[in-house]
Parts: sequence; structure tokens; C-alpha cells
Amino acid sequence: MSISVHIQQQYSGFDLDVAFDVPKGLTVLFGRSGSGKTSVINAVAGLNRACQGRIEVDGQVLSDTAAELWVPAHKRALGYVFQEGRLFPHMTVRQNLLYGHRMARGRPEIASFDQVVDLLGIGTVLARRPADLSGGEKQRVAIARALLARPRLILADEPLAALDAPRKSEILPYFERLRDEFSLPILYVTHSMAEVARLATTVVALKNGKVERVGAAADLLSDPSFTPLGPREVGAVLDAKVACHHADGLTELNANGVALLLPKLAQDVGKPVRVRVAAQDVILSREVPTGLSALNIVAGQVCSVRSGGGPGAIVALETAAGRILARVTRRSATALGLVEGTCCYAVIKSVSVAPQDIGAG
Ligand SMILES: Nc1ncnc2c1ncn2[C@@H]1O[C@H](COP(=O)(O)OP(=O)(O)OP(=O)(O)O)[C@@H](O)[C@H]1O
Repeated sequence: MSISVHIQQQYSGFDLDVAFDVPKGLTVLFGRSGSGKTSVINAVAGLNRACQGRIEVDGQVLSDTAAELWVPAHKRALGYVFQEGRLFPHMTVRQNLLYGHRMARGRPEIASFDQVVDLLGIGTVLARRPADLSGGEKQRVAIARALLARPRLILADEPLAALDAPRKSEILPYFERLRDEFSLPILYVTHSMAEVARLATTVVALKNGKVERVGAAADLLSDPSFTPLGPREVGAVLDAKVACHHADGLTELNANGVALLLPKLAQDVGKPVRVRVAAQDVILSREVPTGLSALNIVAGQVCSVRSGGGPGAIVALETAAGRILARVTRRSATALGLVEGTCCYAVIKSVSVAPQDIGAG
């Protein structure tokens, strides 16, 4: 396992008791405000000596109260990306980057200075000071600085929270590259389902200081019982490859043999992509629908119907493209006779899949 966290701490009115062991990749710590995410990050960072238990990253024990072992924060070799870049304002971008680089001497390099600058696309801003950067550029510099610090783990605490939607879309691909191009564990805090769907390899969902669920992101997102932010935020993720770009502005994906048409994507033909299909953008039909404007009609079989307290239900459909979730009314589910084993068709409008819900696979 890449990250192992088994910690406890009692505050007045709040008990933190968190245990998880997760593999390599990007692990999202997910949960509502006050669920304990920052407490876990602080424990891993070595900022809270009162926290009991054991933390191990990539085979290195960082703390173990039973063995009276405690590695101080500055010796943990962690790279940080915070909500606001926290760059040194009096230094240029180059000096900010070199500072972390110098501090990390003696540890194995993850990528060279030039490679990191190239990866994050910040070659043209090296001479500027942080005050002269956009919010997105600041975060790219912060990611570069974290990487150049030769960390054994990157801690990213809501790194996109302070950015507007276009800047978020600008930064997401850089976290994808960080996840895919280095075998470096990343612990990433968010309460955005869209970020979970785009980035997570593994999800640790926290609730009231405890682990509510832990598992592979694809499994949790396609589980209709996993609705931490309510049914509106539910959506499964499909893995696909770019099949071709059509002249009329659509991109055709191949999801395990099923063709899906979406608005034009930037990814080249052959590239893997992950597509989040929001449950509320899926319509179900018992017959092959005809005369519809929607371009994507995927055959499948109902594997579960989960009703909440209100008028809605989440229907999970097993299809050749992967599991698809649909949010329908209980009335429709009954009228269509949707029960486990029913064959039906999922209808997905091409334009309902937002660009930020499509990322590198
Ligand atoms: N030093 C402390 N003393 C007392 N209570 C604390 C302390 N640190 C955290 N807590 C409590 O622990 C709980 C979890 O806080 P934490 O900041 O870890 O949550 P979070 O999930 O990161 O929230 P947010 O998303 O709002 O940042 C909160 O109820 C908080 O008040």
C-alpha cells in the first residue's frame, strides 16, 4: 500500500478516528465541511503532534505513537499545494521554484527543473513575481514547486477552491498529468464531486471524523448508495478512448465498443478519457427510442433501483460501456416496471456532458 493512515484524536465535541490504506495514485479525501479532512492532512504533514496512531507513506513510517516514532514536518519530504498558492511574494517564480529545489538536495529527483517548467507550462513567467500572475498561473507554479521539492507525497488541500470555473478547468489537466506521469502518491482534499470524478484513483469519504467509505473511485461513483452530497451530484464515470473527431464539431468516443458522441474534445485520437455522466442527465426508455434529438442511446440491464426519501430514485444500469446511473422519479420507475434485470435504454444528450466532466483516462 502506498499510504497507510491509522490515527485518532479527541477534541471537545469531535472524535477523529480515521483508518485507511490506499494504493498508488491520487487519493481524494472527500467529505463535507467539518468531516475531518484537514485534520488528516495536518496529521500526515506532521503539524499535530498530539495525534495518536501510525502513518506510513511509500514504506516510510512518518509517525507511530506506539513505537514513539515521530518524523518532524520538515523531514517528511512532502510537497504542498494549498488553496492559495502561498508563494514567496518577494521572490520571482524562478526563485520560488529553486528555493524548494535547494531545500530538497540529497533526495532523488522526480523530474528536472526544465521538465517541471515544461510540464506546467510556466516557462514564460519565470521572471515574474507572484503578484503579477493570474490565479491559475500561481497554482501551476505551486504545483511545480511541490514537485521540485522531490517529495515522497504531494498534499493538495482544496487546490482549486479559490479559482473560478475557467481557471479550475485550466488546472485540472495538470493534476491529471501529475497523477499519470509520476509514480508519486497524491493526497488531495476536495468537496467537489466533479474533481473526484476527474482525478481520483481512490476515494476516502469522511463523515464526522470517521471513514464512511473507501474504495476505487470508479466503484464508488457507480454505486447508487454512495450519495454523500445528495442525488443531484450522483454520476458514474465511463472509461473510453477517442475514436475520431467529426467535421460537425462532435467527437466520437469508443467506450468498450459502444460509440458515444460528445462535443469536440481536445484529446487526440486514441487517447484514453474518463467521462462523468451525471445521473440527472440520463433518461431511461424501455423501447429503442426513435425520433429523439439525443445522440447517445445505450442498451443495458437494470442492476438496482434505489429510492430515497423523496420522489426520486437512482437506477443503476449495467451496459457494455460500463455502469450508468440514472436519476428518475419513483413514479417513472414504477410506470416503466424498472426492477433488477429489466432491459432498457439510457439516453444521454451529447451536450449535457460538460467539458469539465471529461478528463484524461
Ligand atoms: N485544534 C482543534 N481543537 C478543537 N477542535 C478542532 C481542532 N482542529 C479541528 N477541530 C475540529 O475537528 C473537526 C474537523 O475539522 P477539520 O478542519 O479537520 O474538517 P474539514 O473536513 O477539513 O473541514 P473543512 O472542509 O471546512 O476545511 C471540526 O469540528 C473542528 O472544529
